[in-house]
Amino acid sequence: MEANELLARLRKKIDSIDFEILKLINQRMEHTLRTRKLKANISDPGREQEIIASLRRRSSALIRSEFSEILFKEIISESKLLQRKDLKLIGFQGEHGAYGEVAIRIVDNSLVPIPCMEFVDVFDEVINRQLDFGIVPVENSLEGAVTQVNDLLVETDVHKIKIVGEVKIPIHHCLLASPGTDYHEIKVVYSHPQALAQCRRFLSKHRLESRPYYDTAGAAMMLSKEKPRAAAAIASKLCAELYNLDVLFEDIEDNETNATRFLILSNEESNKAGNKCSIVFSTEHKAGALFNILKIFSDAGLNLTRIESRPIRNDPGKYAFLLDFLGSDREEKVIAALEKARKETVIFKFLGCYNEAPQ
Ligand SMILES: C=C(O[C@@H]1C=C(C(=O)O)C=C[C@H]1O)C(=O)O
Repeated sequence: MEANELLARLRKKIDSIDFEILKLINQRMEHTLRTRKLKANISDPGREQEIIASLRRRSSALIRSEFSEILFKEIISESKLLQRKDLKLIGFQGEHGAYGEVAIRIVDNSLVPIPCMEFVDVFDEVINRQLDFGIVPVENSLEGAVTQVNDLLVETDVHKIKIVGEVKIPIHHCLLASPGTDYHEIKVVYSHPQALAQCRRFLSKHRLESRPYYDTAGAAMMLSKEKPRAAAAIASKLCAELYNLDVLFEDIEDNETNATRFLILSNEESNKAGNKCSIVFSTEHKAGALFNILKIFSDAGLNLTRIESRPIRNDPGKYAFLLDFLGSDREEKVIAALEKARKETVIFKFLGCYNEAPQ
């Protein structure tokens, strides 16, 4: 191989390592930002000294201890600078580029998206105040309720977490591949089973084999790291940008009306007036119990936008109802209806009042 060709190869490797280093620094910053609300002072000189001393001890032939010290002093100084900025953190489930993050960008670009492993981690980290907000999908236009999230809403402690907003976003999937991949070479496509199901027609038309993966963005991340041959991923366009992948096809979903509604969670009640309320309740196990509750809302002239029932997980045979209606918790008729419903139900939780997402 020619020296020029070898040089180009090595430089490609170097570029990809630089990309990984930046991603790791970004992950470190996300964790340092999470510490902000858990301590009185931003700066902790003792902890900084420990970090530097431990990294100095890990020096190797090519990494001098002086270099480690300078490098990490810079990183720590930047992390404290970010902590002083009072940025608002919002958790979403999945890896960077997941549709939760796409939704965050639509809500408010100044929010810092923080990836969480599971939906329950989004709830927990909002409750323990590492995060200011959380965003979770509550229903999809094709697949219906996101059951895990609805169960967490049923079980959640409403004194610690509230719904403060919602956003509805169209879900447009892309076929992504490593840069330079010829689409004729592709044989297998990795993605979350939901995304694969939503693109079934596209996959069969192009004779592509589905490979279920834990997450759409996770599949894109895997492609960029492991570069498997003849493979592609179905994920958001944002993933192409974040993981340096080519967009081979856009809008490959079988149904273009595919949309997901996300709820925004906070550990503080919203101080803004809303026009929509969410509650959770359960009734006694007797004839007409649910009808009587619905009648309260009907008599008050309150328009229901959703009712969903979920089995109560620690009380088999009993059901909880998640109910959304249009109205503000500052209106007399809403306050009266909620009071009446509270008295006639077994479990009753007010999840929050917020502005309805544009339809
Ligand atoms: C992240 C923290 O805040 C500051 C930044 C540190 C870092 O970037 O590692 C370490 C200690 C603190 O001065 C922390 O308290 O752990």
